[in-house]
Amino acid sequence: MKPWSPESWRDFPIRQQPTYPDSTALLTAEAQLAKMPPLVFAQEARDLREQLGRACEGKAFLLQGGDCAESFADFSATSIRDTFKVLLQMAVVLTYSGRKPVIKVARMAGQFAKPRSADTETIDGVTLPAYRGDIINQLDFTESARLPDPQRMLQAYHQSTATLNLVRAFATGGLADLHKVNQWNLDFAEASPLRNRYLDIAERIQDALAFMAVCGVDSNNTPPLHATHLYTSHEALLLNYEQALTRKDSLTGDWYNCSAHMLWIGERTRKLDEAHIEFFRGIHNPIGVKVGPSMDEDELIHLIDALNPDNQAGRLTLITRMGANTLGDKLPRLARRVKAEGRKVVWSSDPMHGNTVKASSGYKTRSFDDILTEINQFFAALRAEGQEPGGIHLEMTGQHVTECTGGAYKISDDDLANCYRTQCDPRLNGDQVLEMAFCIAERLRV
Ligand SMILES: O=C[C@H](O)[C@H](O)COP(=O)(O)O
Ligand SMILES: C=C(OP(=O)(O)O)C(=O)O
Ligand SMILES: [Mn+2]
Repeated sequence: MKPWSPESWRDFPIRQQPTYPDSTALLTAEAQLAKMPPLVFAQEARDLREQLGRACEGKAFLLQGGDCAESFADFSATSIRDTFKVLLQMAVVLTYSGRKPVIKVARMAGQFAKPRSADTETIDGVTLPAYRGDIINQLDFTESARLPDPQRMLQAYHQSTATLNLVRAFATGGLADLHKVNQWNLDFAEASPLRNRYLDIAERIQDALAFMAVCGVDSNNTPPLHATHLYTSHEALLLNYEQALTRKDSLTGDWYNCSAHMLWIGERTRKLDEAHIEFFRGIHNPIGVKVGPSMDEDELIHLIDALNPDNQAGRLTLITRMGANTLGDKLPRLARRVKAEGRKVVWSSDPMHGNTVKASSGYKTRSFDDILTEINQFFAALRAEGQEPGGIHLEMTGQHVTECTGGAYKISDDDLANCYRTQCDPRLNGDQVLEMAFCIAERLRV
């Protein structure tokens, strides 16, 4: 095997990349990015890896979520705040019910590049290149909008720095105070059509906080009650961008991709001996890889060997995304083999990408029930195989969009047009995703 370097991926076949029309403009953008400060510090990535190591052993639980695709047009403090708030609300419910720390990782501050099922899109007889995320081209259906522009990598970088700056301020500046977060949960439960089902947990958390306060443990003297950590993550698809932000850590001499704390490889780009595996093997961040229904046991073990040869706990998260009808058949065999070979992984469930359907109204959607069914099967399959269900990975937003059907508010196919805002895949909205957290909480309480 040839030595690794941040650019060694360029010698391998690669999928799902744009063809930039102007190679000089691409080189200029890459050079500009390479001079920019890192977004995260390597020690933060090591801390996350350590926490994920605990999730491997069932002593912590990973909550990862955010937009399918972040957007330049929808960039606002309000949308960042709403997603941040709902992630925290979910984490409180899951922590209380699971009796273990919840590691919060946002799909945020870099989740811009999209792999697509087809390279082109045809509307009314006109065929144009597919939209590949705001870091690459624009969603508008015109020839010039769909042309890849390398300067968009710089815009994505600057939006990511501003996003991360606000997230860090929210995390430590008082917005994450546990008393406040649970008050939001009480408000949510009070208003929900399924009030009785959710109020119970929220009230019990309130009681626990009140009891701790009487014992002298409160936000003023207990930092973990007042502040939190929210890590960032995205699919490291566009390797020109990822390479430019990959830096050597001055403390350890190891390479880290400093565009986010955690990065993952998508289902469409995880082939052994291809560019994404080459790039990922050399970075020391905690990483994930999507595991779809076509994965077999041997391929999975080879993938683990390539990505985590030292079998380090917390380095590798396997994110299953198989579909509610398929996971029950496929996951048990994979889990059995991973266990038999003694591989340390975090098993996390992405119940979104295997459950995408086209609604009668034409919108891409997913049903709340299918999503929940896949999560339930994930827990059942892993527990039956003596493996830990270590986390969940959701496409979600704190805003009141209508992109997924179902949930307590019974969003129907006909409702989707009311507020369908996603740039790519349908997200659970603030109410649906919190409801999902209460349902998972019931599952965590074994
Ligand atoms: O987010 C995941 C993929 O990019 C997305 O599901 C692809 O969507 P498509 O099938 O519409 O290309
Ligand atoms: C592209 C994604 O998923 P997958 O690679 O599993 O299709 C995603 O998480 O947005
Ligand atoms: Mn998606």
